[in-house]
Amino acid sequence: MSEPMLWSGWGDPAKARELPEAVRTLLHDLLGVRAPAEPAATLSSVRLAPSRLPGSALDALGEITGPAHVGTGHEARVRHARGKSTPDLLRMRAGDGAHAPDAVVAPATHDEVAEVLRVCAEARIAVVPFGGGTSVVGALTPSGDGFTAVVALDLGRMDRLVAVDPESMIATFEPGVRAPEAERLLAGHGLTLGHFPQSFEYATLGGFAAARSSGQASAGYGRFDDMVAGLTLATPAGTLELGRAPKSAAGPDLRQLVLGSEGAFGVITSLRLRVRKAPAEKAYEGWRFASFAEGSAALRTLAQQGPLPTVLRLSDETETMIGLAKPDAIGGGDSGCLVIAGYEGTDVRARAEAAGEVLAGLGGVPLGPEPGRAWAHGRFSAPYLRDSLLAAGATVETLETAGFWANLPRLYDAVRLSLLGSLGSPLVMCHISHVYETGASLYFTVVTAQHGDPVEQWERAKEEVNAAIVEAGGTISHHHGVGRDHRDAYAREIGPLGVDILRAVKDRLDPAGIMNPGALIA
Ligand SMILES: Cc1cc2nc3c(=O)[nH]c(=O)nc-3n(C[C@H](O)[C@H](O)[C@H](O)COP(=O)(O)OP(=O)(O)OC[C@H]3O[C@@H](n4cnc5c(N)ncnc54)[C@H](O)[C@@H]3O)c2cc1C
Repeated sequence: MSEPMLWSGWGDPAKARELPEAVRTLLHDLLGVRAPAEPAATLSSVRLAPSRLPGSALDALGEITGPAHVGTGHEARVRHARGKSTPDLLRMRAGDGAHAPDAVVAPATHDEVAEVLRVCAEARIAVVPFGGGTSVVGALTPSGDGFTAVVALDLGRMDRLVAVDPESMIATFEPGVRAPEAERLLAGHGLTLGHFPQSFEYATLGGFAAARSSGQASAGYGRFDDMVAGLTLATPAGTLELGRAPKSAAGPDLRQLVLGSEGAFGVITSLRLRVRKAPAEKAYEGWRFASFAEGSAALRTLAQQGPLPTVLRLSDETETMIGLAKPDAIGGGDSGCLVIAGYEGTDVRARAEAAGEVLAGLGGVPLGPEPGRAWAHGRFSAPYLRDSLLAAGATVETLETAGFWANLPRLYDAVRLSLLGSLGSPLVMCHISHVYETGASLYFTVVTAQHGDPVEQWERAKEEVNAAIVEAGGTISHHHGVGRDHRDAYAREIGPLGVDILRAVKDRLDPAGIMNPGALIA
């Protein structure tokens, strides 16, 4: 079990590192970044309002979970106050605990979850399901207005692998299992999920399903929503049990309503997940293309005609230059655009050779295994770098979208232009890391100097870039989800009738409106 996550930053506190002096000087000279005037807050100095949880509710919840599993203490509330977007971290670093829940409740079973929802609905207490707490779209900061109190429903005690069906290749998990633990438990059966998002170290299976996550090896293993064969949802109106066959023509697939519902309809208490054999071999390698356009065309060819690697990603010119694809080598990148192609499973060599022929035929220059090794080694390091950059006074944030191949260049330009226009002269980098036959995702990283209030500065830029994404025909999220930060843009994406459908579903499942109020829909 890993350490509790850094409360005001990302990940394992032991892995936090300071930015080298040379990089700080570079940031100052290139972007005008200056060290923050104020030191970051300490955990005990975070400002919280007194807990509003009524004594009667505290007792009732304690009776369900055991009193030890209902916490109103300072640390528990601070640790459940927000997710891990850059605005979240900036607010925590400033000691702003305004969105902290009034209490943290940790049930251990489906029945306990159902009971907690019943008590909360009766007492008009808002409930925010809390998995790993790694949301980057404001999905964990409800509006508590009009509610008696807000509780974070921490699913960390529901952390078991319940069953493995090797014949159907399905594993049944509780929702609070963190990704590394899921892989460890499956490895005992020679199996894997193959789901490796950059938040791998701390995110949970329930969170992946609730936010439609996609991992770095999605070309080979699929998105997380592709893996969900069945699930159980506890709602204030009762329990939904979904998924009894691999495919079905029995009406619309209600699993799809739960996937991406971000705790607004209920709590996922069980997941039946498609698993794969653990790979016998893994090999990652690098290729260089002259331009992002040429690299994109090569990825499209592999996605449409095969052979498709397990991991396939392309950095644009700026990201390649900065070396963010190889976080250990920041500042020392190559020119052109870097492709990382990874192969997992069997016949790795033969598959790499076959894909290599396609890449070489489309102008790719082979760089051998070293860039692949560097990427695999640093694949979970970039979020730690974000903390170092924030501490040095830079704002760094990521955002993502997806579109059809024919529209991808327009979408790429629209996002870049919006960010360059609203933030002065930021550094904007992009990569493609999820490919499909019909299109791909675009994932942007932005680094900028802070001017005035950095949260307001970013929120203004984000509003403009959200509008640019919608205008350019992209989706507001390929894998981060909607939360509160994307809610308005999502409403524009699906239109008023789409919002009404979601509202009708919520009204039926959650008549008191207690489930994660404000997430997904207003
Ligand atoms: C550094 C970093 C890197 C990231 N990289 C990726 C990436 O590569 N790919 C990717 O897809 N995402 C990524 N994310 C986003 C985030 O990790 C995902 O959205 C993830 O799915 C959230 O999982 P979680 O367990 O942390 O959920 P939380 O953040 O705890 O919750 C997310 C949402 O799901 C709801 N929820 C959680 N559990 C349940 C449940 N059991 N039932 C109902 N609702 C629930 C919450 O209420 C909330 O609305 C990254 C985030 C960070 C901070």
